[in-house]
Amino acid sequence: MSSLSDPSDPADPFASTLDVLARILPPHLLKPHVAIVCGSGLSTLVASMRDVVEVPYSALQGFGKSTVAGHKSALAFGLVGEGAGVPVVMQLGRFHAFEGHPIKSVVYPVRLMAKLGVRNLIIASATGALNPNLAVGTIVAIHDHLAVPNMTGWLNPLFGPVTSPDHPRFVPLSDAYSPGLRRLAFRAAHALGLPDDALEEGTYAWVSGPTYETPAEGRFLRAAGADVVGMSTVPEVVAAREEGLEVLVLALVTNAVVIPEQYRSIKDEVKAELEGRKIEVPPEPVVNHEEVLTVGRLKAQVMKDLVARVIETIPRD
Ligand SMILES: O=P(O)(O)O[C@H]1O[C@H](CO)[C@@H](O)[C@H]1O
Ligand SMILES: Nc1nc2[nH]cnc2c(=O)[nH]1
Repeated sequence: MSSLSDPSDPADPFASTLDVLARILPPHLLKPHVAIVCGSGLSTLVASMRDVVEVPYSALQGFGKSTVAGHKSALAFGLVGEGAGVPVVMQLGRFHAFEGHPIKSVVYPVRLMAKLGVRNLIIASATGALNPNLAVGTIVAIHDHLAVPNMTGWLNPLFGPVTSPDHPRFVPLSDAYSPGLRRLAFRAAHALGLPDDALEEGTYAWVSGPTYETPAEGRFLRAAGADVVGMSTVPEVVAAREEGLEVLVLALVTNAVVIPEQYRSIKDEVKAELEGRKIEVPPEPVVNHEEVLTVGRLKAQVMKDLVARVIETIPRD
């Protein structure tokens, strides 16, 4: 089987997928109230649920395979919290456009969650910090985004014909990040006794990846007002807003994007060498995905606690 998802096959993949889920899931898990998309290294969030039923993507039409390390190819359904609990669905592995998934497939799980009746979406993502005040390990409640590929007009998941009368042609994004859910996140951080700088606010820059930023790109994104950068999240947010969902993005800072004040000058180094002097140049750190996953593992508990607390406090009508 190809690892690429193709929601255009068959004609209505939603109907087929909903049918499969209705056959597999017990009734109390079939109508989740909240959905979570788990980013790189963050599928451990599944441990915040009980009564868990995992459904592999291979059983679901329209789902491909998550090919990035730290992502699992399964949906998990379960309950969060005491008593009857809140029914939740988690996407344990997300799809990124850089894996070769068409952008419509990247957002297909979010649309499916909306069809299941979900009204609130929490997205947990791994990001690099552009803002020097954001230390590794900080969680950032995203309040805005900057879709860099969109500036050249590609990769918007809403390109194409309007496919549902419920979908507006033009989707506003000035209110994409729910103030109500962000408020719950900050209240949850307080209730959990987290230090003040454990949860901050900021703007997410979406780049296509899979390359990490060059110093010039990092400087450009920072100058444009972004605090963190990642290769996901924004397509899912855009589709979720089209579906009318309330969205909370918790971006974990897994590394700092290296933006040197000054470039190392090889010209000066050679000159110095020729003059018998030596210029000491400390090595610049280089980000790698292993480091991203490690920080995800280290912060698993606090992410779990925060997400669970938010879920428990979302009002239910
Ligand atoms: O956005 P998530 O999936 O959390 O992962 C982030 O981490 C990976 C790079 O290390 C990229 O996929 C980037 O988007
Ligand atoms: N683009 C991008 N994505 C990330 N995901 C985790 N860290 C990074 C980063 O530094 N850059």
